[in-house]
Amino acid sequence: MTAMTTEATTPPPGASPRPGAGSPGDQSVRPAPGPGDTTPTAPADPVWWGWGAAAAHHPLPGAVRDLLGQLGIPSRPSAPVALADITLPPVRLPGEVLDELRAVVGAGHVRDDREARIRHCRGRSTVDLLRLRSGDASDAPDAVVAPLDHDQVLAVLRICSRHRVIVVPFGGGTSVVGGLTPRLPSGQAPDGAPRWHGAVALDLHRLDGLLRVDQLSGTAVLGAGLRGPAAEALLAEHGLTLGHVPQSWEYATIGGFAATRSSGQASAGYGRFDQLVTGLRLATPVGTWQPGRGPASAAGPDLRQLALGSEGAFGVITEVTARVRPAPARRRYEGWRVTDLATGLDLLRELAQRDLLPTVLRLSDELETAAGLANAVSAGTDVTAGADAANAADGPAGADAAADVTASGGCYLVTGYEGSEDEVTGRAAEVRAVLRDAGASPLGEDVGRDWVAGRFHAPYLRDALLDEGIFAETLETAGYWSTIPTLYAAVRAAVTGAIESDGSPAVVLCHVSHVYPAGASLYFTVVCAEGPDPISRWDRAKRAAGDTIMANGGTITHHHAVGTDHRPWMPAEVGEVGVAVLRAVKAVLDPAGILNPGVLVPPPSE
Ligand SMILES: Cc1cc2nc3c(=O)[nH]c(=O)nc-3n(C[C@H](O)[C@H](O)[C@H](O)COP(=O)(O)OP(=O)(O)OC[C@H]3O[C@@H](n4cnc5c(N)ncnc54)[C@H](O)[C@@H]3O)c2cc1C
Repeated sequence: MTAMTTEATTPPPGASPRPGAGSPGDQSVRPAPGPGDTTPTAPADPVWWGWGAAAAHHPLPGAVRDLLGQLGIPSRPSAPVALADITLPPVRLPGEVLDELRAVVGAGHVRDDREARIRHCRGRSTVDLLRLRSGDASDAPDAVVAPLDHDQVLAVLRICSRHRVIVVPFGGGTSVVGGLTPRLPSGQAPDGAPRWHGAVALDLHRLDGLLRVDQLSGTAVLGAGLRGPAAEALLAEHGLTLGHVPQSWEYATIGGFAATRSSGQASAGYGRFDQLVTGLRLATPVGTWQPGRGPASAAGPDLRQLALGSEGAFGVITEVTARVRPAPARRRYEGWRVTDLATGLDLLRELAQRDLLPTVLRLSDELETAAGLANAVSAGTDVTAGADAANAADGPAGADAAADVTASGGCYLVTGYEGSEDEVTGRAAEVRAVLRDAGASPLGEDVGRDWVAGRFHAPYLRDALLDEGIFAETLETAGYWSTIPTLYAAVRAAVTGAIESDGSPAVVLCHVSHVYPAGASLYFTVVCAEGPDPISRWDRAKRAAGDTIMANGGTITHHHAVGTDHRPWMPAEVGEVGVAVLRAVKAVLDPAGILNPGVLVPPPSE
């Protein structure tokens, strides 16, 4: 396996030394290796202003800055403010509530200090980061409460229901849809008392055990607070893997994967996270709820589906029972070139419909490929990797091949195979035959290895771009194969038009990385200059994208979830009856309305 590449340890220009960067424990200089690369190791806590440990940050490569400059996207130094300069609202929680919470979880596990509140303020969308970097922590919780187990979560929910305190379940904090930014209803309750007495972030990191392994059934019960690397490390001790590797894997948690219906880079082989879950345990304000009993059931509607994707609005997931598989003995990843996006989409559809999917399957559109980002942002690598690889001694074949695909046009495709030696060899032979028949040209295993080596780099690159005043964000959808070409063209045009309406150019790239017999997801990366008001500009682009997605048969989200950002489209997504069902479920499970209000479920006024 190729070593992880390109993580320089020098802070970005204009941002050194980082004010308040990282915690004293920051030691990691590289993103964690993926499962199977080596024994997965947990990365250090991320910096409060971005992604990853402080030491893993690097300046924007000059080649990328130059390329963006040529495209009309200029750079300008833009460092985050110092931690001490962040504006925080005063703590609203009454002392008696803090005392009751301390009595349940222990005094050391209720924090209302600046750093704890700032670290639990919002998620990790680019807008979230821009707000924090500019010193705006107006959405910070009043306190951070870290329960040890399910019973403590139940007790915290009882206290918060009684005192009208908002509870925001907090896993890895990697939400990109405003899932950690509840909307607190204003005004007074019918009895004249204030509706809310503040909000707490319920940090679930202490629910971190591998609780049971059933080797015979191929299932494991995992604590909701386990981050991706820790979960894989515990399963590896039993020779097992979940195979769930989203790009946020280093920091996102088991509970977060379930609460958002996450989909990982190897979804073609292992399935989406919701397909892996056989059961859940939730603490709700009205008691314990445990949907999922046995591998399959005809006992009415599948209530697991109400817990999966519930985004902390229906209850707190404390345990997840998930399908696990033997850790693969062999992994192989390859690069291919196809002539154009239409050909690539036909290929993906054929593989999915003939049940010939590899474990990993990703197709970049022409622009993503041509921009030289095919082996970078789109594939979860950063441009640093691509730029460095062009000169590096450890990756010449991959770099040459990537240069080859860029020079000759077309679209870049990654296939990956994981399993036993026989499974990998057999499936690779079947898939290669289909690819060759469709005229795809092989680029070799080095290109695949480069993809693996860089698949967690994109969020580090985003920080480097933000340090240079360059905005980068993603959005995603999914549609049936019959709608994908129109959906793709319409969303690209809508986002580009919305951003460029103020005269500033945008680069909009796309790839497909989750495929099904009936359709596929589309994942767009948008890069533009920050300009004077990047948040309003992105709001405009996001609104245009959402409306266009709904008008062209797409779903408002394939795997990022609803949060507060996508909530305006929920009536169009699930219909008025669907919204009423969601409201009814919330009213039963959370009668006081303390759980993450405004996330997922549109309030009656909308
Ligand atoms: C750089 C980057 C890359 C990403 N790549 C991917 C990707 O490849 N695939 C993908 O699917 N997503 C991706 N995401 C989105 C995000 O990582 C996922 O939604 C992830 O599942 C969130 O997990 P988390 O533990 O960080 O949850 P959080 O962000 O902490 O929470 C997300 C939502 O779930 C709720 N929640 C969290 N834990 C629980 C719990 N135990 N019980 C109840 N509710 C809970 C929260 O209240 C919130 O509403 C990415 C995000 C970033 C920033």
